[in-house]
Amino acid sequence: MKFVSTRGEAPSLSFADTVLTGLASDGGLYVPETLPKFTREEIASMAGLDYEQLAFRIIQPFVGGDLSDDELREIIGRSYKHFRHRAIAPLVQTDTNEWVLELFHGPTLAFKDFALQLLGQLFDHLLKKRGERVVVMGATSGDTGSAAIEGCRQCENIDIFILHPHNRVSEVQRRQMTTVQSGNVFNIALEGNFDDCQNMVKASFADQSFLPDGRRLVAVNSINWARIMAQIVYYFYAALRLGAPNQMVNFSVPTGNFGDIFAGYLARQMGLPIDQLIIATNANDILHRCISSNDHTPKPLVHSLSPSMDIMVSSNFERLLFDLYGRDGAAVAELLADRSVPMHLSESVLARAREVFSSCRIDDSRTIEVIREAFSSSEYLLDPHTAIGVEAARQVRRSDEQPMVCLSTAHPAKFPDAVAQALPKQEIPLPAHMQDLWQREERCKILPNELSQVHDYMATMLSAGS
Ligand SMILES: Cc1ncc(COP(=O)(O)O)c(C=O)c1O
Ligand SMILES: N[C@@H](CCOP(=O)(O)O)C(=O)O
Repeated sequence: MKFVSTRGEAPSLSFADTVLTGLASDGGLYVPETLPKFTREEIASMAGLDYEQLAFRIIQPFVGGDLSDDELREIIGRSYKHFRHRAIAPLVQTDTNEWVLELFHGPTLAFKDFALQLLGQLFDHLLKKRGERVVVMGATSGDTGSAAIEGCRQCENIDIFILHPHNRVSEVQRRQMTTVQSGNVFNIALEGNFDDCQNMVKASFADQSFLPDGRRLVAVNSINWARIMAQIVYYFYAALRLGAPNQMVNFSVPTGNFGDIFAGYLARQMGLPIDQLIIATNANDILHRCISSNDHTPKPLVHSLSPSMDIMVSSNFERLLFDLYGRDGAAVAELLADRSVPMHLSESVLARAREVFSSCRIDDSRTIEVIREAFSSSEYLLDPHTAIGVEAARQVRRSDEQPMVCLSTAHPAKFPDAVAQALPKQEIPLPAHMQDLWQREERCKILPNELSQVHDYMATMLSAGS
């Protein structure tokens, strides 16, 4: 299996090299040259597999010869060992033909654990084999950061730097990152928003000369292909439990960087019968505007009650565009050449996107009402991101007969202040392994939104440690 850039110019890479990189050298994102496809019979034969067995079946075709089957099985086994639910991704029915897929039973309580615990294991394995030490650099609006730190903190061959927007993540999210005391973990609170953090990470990949000792950067954000690959698995897992391949299944996905829902799109391209994928956004609604009215005008970021989705530049939309423009890298490069000019999709591309994707914007006040309503009707506690997905599904689902799965992307305990606005009297205890979170000591560097200052800090920390 080879991986190619969405901008068509960078050299193609093997699976291992794709995992151990970030942006392609032409500024694009890596995608498989050809997508593996499963027949109806092959999908039917996956029914009854447990999560790890299914993950092996879905991931193995991407890996090529870079890992043996035994190595891949071990890596998958280690990745999901610390999930707190035996099903790994349990489905909970919340209404007639409506389910919530709980993706928050991993160590850091968000769906990011599904890909980042696996990515940490892949890094560890591949870097030990190569005898190489790398620098992991990532941007987070709150959840990627802690999952990446958890996945990498024990990797001997990694130093990890995570940038989060200062005062723009929940206190639980911040403490999950800043209280990890491992010597290879560095947290930077950037005086900016998530897009500033993500821009800084992308600029750092483009010019890595600031790194000492010939070190190089590797990505943990969903620009890393392995992130998307791992997330395809739970679409298959949920759909199989609801009757696929004999039953069409639909998904509503709280969306920010477009990685999670793009994994659903790929599951569909690989043969899973999905009719509708709903892009559920908060007030940072650029993707909703794009799908509903071809309006891709960037607007200033709003600080919402679902902070992990406070994103205006959605990295993975580029991977969708590459597909919709017939895998024409030059067309994608032209479309994205000047991000300050609003992008305008051709009518035929938009029509093809709308065959699969619907979209919906839910604001903070409705998010609060949805959390309150769900709790009073069934005592089910939604986090604010999941509430957006549930409400979007109710507003724009095309079929009441087909099952609708709403991805529950985070545990409500990560956002106690937002949940308290809906349910002031409700206690939301942290899981046992996080009970002492408020007593742990924090370590974090606050830096201005200036690339050179971030680079100086990283170079100093790396030189001190080598
Ligand atoms: C809790 C939560 N929900 C939803 C999202 C959106 O996912 P994506 O960025 O893959 O669109 C994120 C972060 O990205 C998140 O942390
Ligand atoms: N919501 C994310 C933002 C980063 O997205 P990623 O999927 O590209 O890592 C977060 O919680 O950090």
